[in-house]
Amino acid sequence: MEYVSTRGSAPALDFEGATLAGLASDGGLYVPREWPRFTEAEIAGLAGLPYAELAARIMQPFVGDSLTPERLRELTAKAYARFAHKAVTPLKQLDEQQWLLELFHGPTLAFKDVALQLLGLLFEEFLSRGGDPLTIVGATSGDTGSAAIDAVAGRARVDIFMLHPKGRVSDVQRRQMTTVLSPNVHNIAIEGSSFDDAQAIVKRMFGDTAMTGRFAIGAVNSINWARLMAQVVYYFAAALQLGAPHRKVAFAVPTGNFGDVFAGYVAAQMGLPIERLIVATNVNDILHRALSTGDYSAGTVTPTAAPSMDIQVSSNFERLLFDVGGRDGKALAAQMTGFEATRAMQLTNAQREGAARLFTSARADPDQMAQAIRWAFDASGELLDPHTAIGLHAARTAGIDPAVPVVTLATAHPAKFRDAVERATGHRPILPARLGDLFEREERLVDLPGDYDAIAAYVAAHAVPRG
Ligand SMILES: Cc1ncc(COP(=O)(O)O)c(C=O)c1O
Ligand SMILES: N[C@@H](CCOP(=O)(O)O)C(=O)O
Repeated sequence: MEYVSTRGSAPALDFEGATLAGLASDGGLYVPREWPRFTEAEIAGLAGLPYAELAARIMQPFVGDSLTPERLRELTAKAYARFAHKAVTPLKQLDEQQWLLELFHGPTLAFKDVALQLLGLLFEEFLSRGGDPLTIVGATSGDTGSAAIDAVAGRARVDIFMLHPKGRVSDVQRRQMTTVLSPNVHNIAIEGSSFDDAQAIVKRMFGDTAMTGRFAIGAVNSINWARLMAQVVYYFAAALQLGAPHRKVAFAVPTGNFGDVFAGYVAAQMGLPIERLIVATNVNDILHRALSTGDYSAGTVTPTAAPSMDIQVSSNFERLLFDVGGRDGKALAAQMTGFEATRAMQLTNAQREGAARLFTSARADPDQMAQAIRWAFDASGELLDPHTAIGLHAARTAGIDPAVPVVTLATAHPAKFRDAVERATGHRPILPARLGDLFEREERLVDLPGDYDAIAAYVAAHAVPRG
């Protein structure tokens, strides 16, 4: 399988190359040159497989020659052995139509573990073949950081520098990152910033030849194709349980950087019969505005009780615009450069119409989010985290045919956001036993100003150079 950049001028790479590169050298994102497609009979044949086996089967066409099928199976078995539920991503019914896909049974209690546990192993595998030590630079609004740190802490030939907006992640999220004391883990709190600022710094570093010349910069954010590839699997897992390929399923996805829901789009391109993908945002609603009116313009970020979705510049939207807009890298590069200069752009007709074929969108304000938490608790006794609740609000208001099951992706454990959940329901979710002493653990982090040069200098002073 070959990977091409959404901006058309970076060299095409194989899976190993795209995984280690993260962002393409022209500033674009890597996507497969074409979508692998399963027949209806092949999809039917996947029903009932254990999750790790299903994952290997779905991902093999994307991995190509970079791993043998046997090796990929070993890696998926190892990645998903650390999940606290045997089904890895269990499905729960809320009422006749509404379902929850619980993606938070991994080590750090968020859906990010599903991809990052595998990505940590892929880095280890590819780095063991030689090449330069990897300097991962990542941005987080709370969940990617802890999942990525858990996945690479203590591994050889890799350092991780994780940037988070100071004071804008929950206390559980911060401690999950800062209490990991391995020498290869470097937590940076950026003063006076949002996730968008942190993400912009990360992307700039990939284009800074002074840095890329000295260090092999790598990505753990969903700009890295391997993240999305691993997330495609749970769309298949859920739909197969609900009757696919003989029955269509809709998915509601709490959305920030558009990675999780783009994985659903990929599943649909591979042949999974998906009725609709419902993009759910909080009041930071650039994606809802873009999909409903074509206006992709970034305002300032409003902090909310769903901090991991407090995002205005949504990296993976570029992958969708590329695919539905006719895969014209040069034209998209011009469109994205314009957006980077002005923070505003209009979708073309082709992009709007292409997206509308599969996507619907909705926005939840804080009251609607709290109501959804209460509804789920009253309907089924489930405590939802605020992100999942935003997805559920969208699922219940999207007007999906009552005969079609709607699956909301439950992206985080409620205990990560226990204050918000307690405010909505009066019940305080409890941290699972393995994290019970989180508040007694020592923290280590540095505070830096939201200034590219200061952060690049810090990375340069602590990373292992090429060679
Ligand atoms: C709990 C939670 N829900 C939803 C999202 C949004 O996912 P994405 O950025 O892939 O759209 C995130 C962060 O990415 C998250 O941490
Ligand atoms: N919600 C994320 C931010 C988006 O990051 P990505 O790694 O999915 O691109 C977070 O919690 O860090």
